[in-house]
This record gives sequence, structure tokens and C-alpha cells, in this order.
Amino acid sequence: MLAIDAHKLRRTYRSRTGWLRPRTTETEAVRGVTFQVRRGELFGLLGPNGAGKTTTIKMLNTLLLPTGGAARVLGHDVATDPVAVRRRIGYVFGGDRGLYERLSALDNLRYFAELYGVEPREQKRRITELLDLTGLTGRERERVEGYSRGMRQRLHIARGLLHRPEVLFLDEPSIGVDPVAARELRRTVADLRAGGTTVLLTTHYMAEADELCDRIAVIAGGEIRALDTPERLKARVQERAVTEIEAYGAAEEHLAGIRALPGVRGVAVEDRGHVQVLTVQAERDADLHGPVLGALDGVRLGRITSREPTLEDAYVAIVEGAAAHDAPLPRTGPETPLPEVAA
Ligand SMILES: Nc1ncnc2c1ncn2[C@@H]1O[C@H](COP(=O)(O)OP(=O)(O)OP(=O)(O)O)[C@@H](O)[C@H]1O
Repeated sequence: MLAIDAHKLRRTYRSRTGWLRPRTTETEAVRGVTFQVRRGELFGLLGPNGAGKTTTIKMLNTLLLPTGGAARVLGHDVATDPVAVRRRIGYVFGGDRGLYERLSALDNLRYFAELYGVEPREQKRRITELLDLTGLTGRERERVEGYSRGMRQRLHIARGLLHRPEVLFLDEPSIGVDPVAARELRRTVADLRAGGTTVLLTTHYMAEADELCDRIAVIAGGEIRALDTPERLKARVQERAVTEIEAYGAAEEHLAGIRALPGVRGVAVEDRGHVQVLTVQAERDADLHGPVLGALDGVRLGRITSREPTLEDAYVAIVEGAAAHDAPLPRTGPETPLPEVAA
């Protein structure tokens, strides 16, 4: 039996705006996604902000009703059999909510174990196991208010696992977590998978998805644009050459000029302080050095380097391909290693 089986899943949000002349606006957050997750698999949903990742997860964990399509989790329909689904899943979302600050980690886990109906005899053993899994053993008697973001996040995971769910939904677990803590978090997630739990992870950190996931669905604009193993996604861009150009003051028109060159397959921009780094993906055998520099005529340029494509380049290519050519350019900053693309 599959852990997750989503078929043409859809969700349209309707919201009313304006008070004088109220009107209803519709957002098609998820537009018919189909994918399957095998038991024991660590499956990644990767996409820019607003892609529809959280909405998809919320439909699968029964917090939101689909407006179209269907999904089964461990064989139970999410719309018609939500109680059975809930009993067998766990949900962990990024951020600070959901823990009692003034209580210790141990007391938080005891409280939630009680709430989730974990057998009293089982509680102590389970809590010890989970503190161990999440690397919190030794710190469990400290109040949560003194915990770092990474520790809180691992405590969230422990909480989500108290009732031994077979499928765990992890929504952006490493958001706002520093790189060292993020590495520990990834170790926890990898251990979870090694223990046989099916994990559906949403992230917009490419490296996280690359390191952890068995398969990745790239979602943009509410649709799945690619679904494959990290290796095969990377292979898609192996025949490409990537050039990074440092620029000062490149505008939309310059970038549009580069995009229009034959042989160019994608351009992303990252703002690093006062310098912009343009990443140009092109066909390997296209000699675009001159034309690209021509398109940047009048822009002050810094270092120009060529490198091998990475999974991040594959992701940029997929998301860029998904966005219409007149859509805003993807931009990344130091804290957000992936581009944000208008869905
Ligand atoms: N409750 C809501 N009402 C109206 N629109 C919504 C609601 N929740 C989300 N949306 C819209 O639906 C789209 C998808 O949002 P969703 O949160 O699923 O994306 P996401 O991929 O999880 O993005 P992020 O990484 O920013 O969390 C966005 O355009 C968002 O603005």
C-alpha cells in the first residue's frame, strides 16, 4: 500500500476583499497535482514561495479540504476518512508556535503524550527514545524559552512523533534555523527515515532536498513541474554550462536581453550586498561569452566564472521554465538560497 496517493488534487481559495464594493477573489493555490509516495520514502516537495507546498500538505493531513481531486494517506481518503488519517500521521511545521515556553522540553512532551493518548506505560520509553533521536537528551529539563530555534524545531519533531505516526509531514523544518542547527536537523530527519517512517518534506532549500530526499517533486504555480530523484533532476542540466557573472546595477532589460539569446536556458539573479550575481545557464556547446557581455553593455561587471551545473541550477531551470517569460525574474538573497518566482 502506498503511503500517499494524490490524484489531481486541487485547492482554490476564495477571499473577499474591499468593504465598499466587496468582491471575491480566487486563488488557485494547487491546480491538480498527482504524485505517489511509497512507504518508507523520504519525499520532497520543493518550490518557491507561494508555489502551493503548504496547501498541498494541509490537504494531505486533513487540515484543509480539497476543492477537487482526491488523496489517500495509508489507504484512507483524506476527505471522507480524516479521523483514520489523523491517527496515523504527524505534522510538524516550521516556526515557533505549538510549544509551552515556560515548561521544560520533558514536560512539553509529557503533556502532548497525554493529549495524544499515548499509553501511560509507554510514555516514558517513547519520550526517552525521542529525546535521543532529536539530540535533546541532557537538555530536556530546561525550559523551552531558553532553547535555540534549532532545538525548538527538533522538539517539534519529537512532539510530532509521540504517537508513532507512520507518515510524518514536515513543513519547512529548517526555516530560520542557522546552518549548524540545520545540519543537526537534517541528521534527525535522515535518522527518522532510517527508522522506517515515511516523510513528506517541504522546503525551499535545495541542498536540504538534495541531501535528504529519495525523490523530489518541484512545484511551481500550483503544479508539479518535475518529479524525479535528485540525481536524475541534476542529469537534466548536465549538458549545460553555467556562468556566474558579478554585476553592479543590471536591470530587468539587461537580463531580458540575455534570456533572449539563442542557447540561453535560464538566468537567475542573487543579490549579495551591493553586488548581483547573475547565473546564466546555456547549452554546453553554445559560445555565448561575447553575446552575454554584449547584452550587459553599460553595466559594470566583476568576476566571471564558469562552473559545473548543480541541483540548484536544475531547480532554477525547472522553475524558470514554469514561469512565463514575462514573469518577474527570480531573485535570491544570502538567506534564501533559492529564487522566488511569481507563481
Ligand atoms: N488562506 C488563504 N487564503 C487565500 N490565499 C491563500 C491562502 N493560503 C495560501 N494562499 C495563496 O495560495 C498560494 C499558495 O500558497 P502556499 O502557502 O500553499 O504556498 P507555499 O508553496 O507553501 O509557499 P511558502 O513557501 O511561501 O509557504 C499563494 O498564492 C498564497 O498566497
